[in-house]
Amino acid sequence: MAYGDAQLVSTRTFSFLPFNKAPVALGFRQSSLLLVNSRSKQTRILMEMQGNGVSAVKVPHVLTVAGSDSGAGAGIQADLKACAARGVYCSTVITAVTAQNTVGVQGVNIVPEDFVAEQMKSVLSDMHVDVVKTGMLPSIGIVKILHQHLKEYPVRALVIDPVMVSTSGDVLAGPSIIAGFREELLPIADIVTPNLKEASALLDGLRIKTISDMRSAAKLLHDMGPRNVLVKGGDLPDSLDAVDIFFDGEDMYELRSSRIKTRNTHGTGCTLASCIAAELAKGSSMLEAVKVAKCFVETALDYSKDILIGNGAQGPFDQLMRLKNNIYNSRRQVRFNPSDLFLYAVTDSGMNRKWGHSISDAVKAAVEGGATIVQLREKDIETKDFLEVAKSCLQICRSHGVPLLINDRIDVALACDADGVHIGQSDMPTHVARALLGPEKIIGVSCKTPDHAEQAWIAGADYIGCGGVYPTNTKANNLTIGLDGLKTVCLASKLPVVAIGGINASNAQSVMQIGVPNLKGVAVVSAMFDRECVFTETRKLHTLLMEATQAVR
Ligand SMILES: Nc1ncnc2c1ncn2[C@@H]1O[C@H](COP(=O)(O)OP(=O)(O)OP(=O)(O)O)[C@@H](O)[C@H]1O
Ligand SMILES: Cc1ncc(CO)c(N)n1
Ligand SMILES: [Mg+2]
Repeated sequence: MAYGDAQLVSTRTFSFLPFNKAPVALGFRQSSLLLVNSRSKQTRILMEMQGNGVSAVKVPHVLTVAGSDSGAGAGIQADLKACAARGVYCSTVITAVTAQNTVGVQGVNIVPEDFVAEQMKSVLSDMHVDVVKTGMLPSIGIVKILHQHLKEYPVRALVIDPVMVSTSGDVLAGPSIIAGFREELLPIADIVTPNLKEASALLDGLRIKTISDMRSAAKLLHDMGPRNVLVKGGDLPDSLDAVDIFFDGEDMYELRSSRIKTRNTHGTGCTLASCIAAELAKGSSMLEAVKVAKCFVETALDYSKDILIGNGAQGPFDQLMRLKNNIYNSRRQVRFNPSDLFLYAVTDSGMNRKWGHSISDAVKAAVEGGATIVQLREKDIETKDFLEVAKSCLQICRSHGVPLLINDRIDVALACDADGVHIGQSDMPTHVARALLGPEKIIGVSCKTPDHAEQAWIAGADYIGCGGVYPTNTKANNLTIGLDGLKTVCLASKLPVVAIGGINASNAQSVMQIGVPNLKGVAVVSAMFDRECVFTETRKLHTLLMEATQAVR
């Protein structure tokens, strides 16, 4: 059978093909009637989609057959998060519901076998599953049901994580399950991923204490039929590295990563197996999938090493690596509010250096003094340092509910999850910036003419910065457009406008008093940052703007 051929696989000829030899489209079912039905339904759906101008995208799909962990660190919950993190769809057959937390397992409720079967049928008869991954299989009956369904609905690969005992020491599947693994599942598995205790249980209590023991165990497990074996060494005593042994029947690999010092390792095994399944579903070879999965676990553990969830000995970790963003996300805006343009602070590292201010101290003073939005404009700073500065400014701004924009550097804005960017006419084109940043980020564009303003609006900007209104020394050879130029652009612009260029305490009021409704505020560089006390100057500007706008109203 050639790789990529769509074939009808009959129950008679059914066997688990080696992963790298399996046809891509094994989703066709064994009865020709079913084949025709599912083909014609698919064809109808495809035609409908095409009629709507949409082309179909096939997504890689892992089915996990596992138990629920109420604490959501391991089991089904870990599998869903791991697959989501790896960009793979994950459907779920729940075999047991556990009452579980960071202390241990308080209770287990096994799902009735016929209902496990019903879930399997629901998924496999309808959806194209690439890879099945198993976790907690609490009864021999459930193992048998799984085996039958895999016969009826072949998939490209089977990943068996032989979950028996949680790291907390709680039993998740009794000893009778060992026969199920040996007789039903290992012979058809593409990979089996026991931890030390599970490997020992599958091998009649073999002592596994060293890397050399792990190698012997991998060989013996391979003799039981799986194509590949990964003996996980998370629980290896006295090991500075996290060492796993991978054996494909020919070569033995010692996979090492640094051991992350953390209590948050609950669910590493489930995550690893799901990630292997996800990579296989995307088309990786087995060795590649295992390496990627191990590296993913290490990265996620490192990211999560200091998060605190629960009071027990073993906490969950963050497979999606997003939870700590909340530090920045607190009070972040969902959508752009034009009134935030009122007093717009634009940083300048030269000025901060001159006055001995760090960028973040200057930003803090500006925000506390009344700046309503901040733009980091750092032209002479290393990218790595810029990112660090942006992160600390973001924390300051978020704690005051003030948006933070990055000048020009879309990459930096994305890396620190800033609120948006401000771009000039010769920076990244606005529509490209929008595509990169998505619909929610704020994009401002510098404009001098009504035509620029029109283009910015078409390309998806949120506001325009218009100037230079007055001559300035922060931009060389900058054309000054004056209050008349500003008014012309404001009248033509469909977007809110912030005026910029040489604006200070002596002229800010006259700018605001040109009396055009979409002029929402002024942007200031020198009058805020080329000063000894940024807080006092910002406060002064804020008061002046308040007076001017009240006078206009
Ligand atoms: N502290 C750590 N630092 C880095 N990698 C780790 C750490 N602990 C475990 N791992 C890795 O995580 C993966 C899972 O291994 P482990 O032996 O913990 O599985 P497990 O006991 O089945 O997990 P679970 O906690 O879900 O029961 C392995 O690749 C292992 O090397
Ligand atoms: C439900 C469930 N599956 C697997 C494990 C193994 O980590 C666990 N603790 N809980
Ligand atoms: Mg473990």
